[in-house]
Amino acid sequence: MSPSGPLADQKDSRAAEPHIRLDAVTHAYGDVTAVGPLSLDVPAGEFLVLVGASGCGKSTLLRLIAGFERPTAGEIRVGGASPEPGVSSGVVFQQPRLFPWKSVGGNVDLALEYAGVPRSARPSRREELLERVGLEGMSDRRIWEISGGQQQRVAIARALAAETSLLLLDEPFAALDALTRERLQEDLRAVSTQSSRTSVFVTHSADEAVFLGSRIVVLSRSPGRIALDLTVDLPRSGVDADELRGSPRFAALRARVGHAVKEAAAA
Ligand SMILES: Nc1ncnc2c1ncn2[C@@H]1O[C@H](COP(=O)(O)OP(=O)(O)OP(=O)(O)O)[C@@H](O)[C@H]1O
Repeated sequence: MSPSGPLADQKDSRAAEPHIRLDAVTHAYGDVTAVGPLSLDVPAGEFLVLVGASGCGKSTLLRLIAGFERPTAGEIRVGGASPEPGVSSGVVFQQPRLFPWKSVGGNVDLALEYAGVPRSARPSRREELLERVGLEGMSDRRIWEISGGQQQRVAIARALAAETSLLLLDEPFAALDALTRERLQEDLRAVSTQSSRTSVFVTHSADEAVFLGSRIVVLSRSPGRIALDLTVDLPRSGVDADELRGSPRFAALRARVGHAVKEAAAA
């Protein structure tokens, strides 16, 4: 028998709630308003990319969604509740922020331990995660023995280890060379397509936004507000990455986003 009355209404409203809901959110640092007012719903499973010029409030918005900061005004809900750092999302920063005295595997193990994965289940889960980010067989390597790109892969594996349904990434590939960056973009796109996770990714790059996003939000100059909200209608699986990047549709979207970023920065 299916529930009826108030219980059914409650269930329906929960099912209808997006994974992330920003309701008239503003954030100020003292006298400086960095973001808002801004309202945005992000449905579960979406790969949202936030793009905008330097200082428009992208990182602030991500920190608000992570729960590192509380909005000055308005409300943020993640999974129907106030965001809790380390609980409602996994976060990847521009710098990998690994524990240098631990091995690659040790870094992932720590995240698994923190996520409450039993000790006996950790080795197989660790190997699975390292394989997913292209680091199979590297568990025993020390952090200083691997490249910057590989360190960022470890950071992504750690964030995935948390098993949260939301992944937040703040310019994670910005410090990497172009080739490594493209490879990591391709791997992240594949990982996100295979899972049902919701992702929010911050970048300056229109190219990166179009390649990764299923939706792109361009922010205006500080205080950041929505200047463009675009659904990306490119295939997310069964397509060669180079072919995708070389397609006329990709070029058109990149030009549109690039133009919107420039306009928003000048407005
Ligand atoms: N801790 C802070 N204290 C005071 N002002 C801050 C703080 N963090 C950010 N700001 C200001 O808030 C505004 C938005 O900054 P934020 O870092 O969110 O932008 P961003 O778009 O991520 O920039 P970038 O692309 O350069 O990283 C800027 O004017 C910045 O100077």
